[in-house]
Amino acid sequence: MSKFGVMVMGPAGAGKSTFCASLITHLQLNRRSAFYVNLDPAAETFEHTPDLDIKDLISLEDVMEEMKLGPNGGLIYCFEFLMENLDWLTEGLDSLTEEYLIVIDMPGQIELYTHIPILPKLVRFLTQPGALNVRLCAAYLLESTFIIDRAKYFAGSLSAMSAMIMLEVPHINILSKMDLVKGQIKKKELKRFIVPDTSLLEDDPANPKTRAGLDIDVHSADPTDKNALMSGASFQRLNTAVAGLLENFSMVSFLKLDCTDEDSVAAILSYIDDCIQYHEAQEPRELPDEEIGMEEEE
Ligand SMILES: Nc1nc2c(ncn2[C@@H]2O[C@H](COP(=O)(O)OP(=O)(O)OP(=O)(O)O)[C@@H](O)[C@H]2O)c(=O)[nH]1
Ligand SMILES: [Mg+2]
Repeated sequence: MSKFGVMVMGPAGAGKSTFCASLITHLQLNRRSAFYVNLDPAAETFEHTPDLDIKDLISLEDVMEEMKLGPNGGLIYCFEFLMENLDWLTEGLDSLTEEYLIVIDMPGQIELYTHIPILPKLVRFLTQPGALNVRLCAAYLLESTFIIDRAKYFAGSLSAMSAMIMLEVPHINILSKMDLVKGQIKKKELKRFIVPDTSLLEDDPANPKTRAGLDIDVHSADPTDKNALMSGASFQRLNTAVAGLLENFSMVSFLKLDCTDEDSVAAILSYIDDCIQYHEAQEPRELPDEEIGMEEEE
């Protein structure tokens, strides 16, 4: 028997926990079972109480105090500890039936997704057939306000692609907080961000070349002047290379999410369901008597 889950990832403040909360509320309103797993040892407040919370296994505060680590080092320590105590996850998830959607809320430290091999190991453990056997979808959130700064948007898209390649599970990318850019960008323009369009850099208002017809020569710039280097041709070339990389792989495209709109949350859920083939695995459910009564009355 399979279990079903979604791992919600992305940089700090991208809206992961808010999305988890909206998703769980939506599942509950639609009489579906959700199981909320918090794997962020720094998370303090929750809209829905987690059914399984890494803080019950290890506390980031204790780790930082006892190991004399900062918040990022502390987080990595917590994840290494989790990997040594995977029984905790097995015990917490083992009894879940295939009706449940396991919603896993991840921390926002970007190094977790790009630098260290802990996450692929964790995903392999969760999905391993014959063990927990979770059919898992990764949902990578990027804040839609990033599209205002195109270099930031391409860097964010690259981190999404890096997570996709690293995790080897069905993956959806999401532009979150769409309500914040509503009315600020035309539909046609927005389309260019839904599937990253390299030409966005050519007509970027922040590009010094398009802005003032400048062509800063990086070699003649003062090497001690970081700003001159970063705003110059080298930064532009770096962004073009990143955009080219995204184009060559053609893996990244985004779904739009506005957590304040239930239809938007519903649309994302249907993508997740499709990715993990949730509905195909469900037994036909018998309706409770009171619901049959209601249907007959209608
Ligand atoms: N306007 C708007 N704000 C949102 C939305 N989703 C999240 N936010 C806000 O963005 C901020 C960060 O949201 P969180 O859900 O805590 O983000 P996170 O990715 O879990 O953050 P970390 O766990 O710290 O990495 C909060 O102030 C949220 O209220 C949204 O759809 N629209
Ligand atoms: Mg969070």
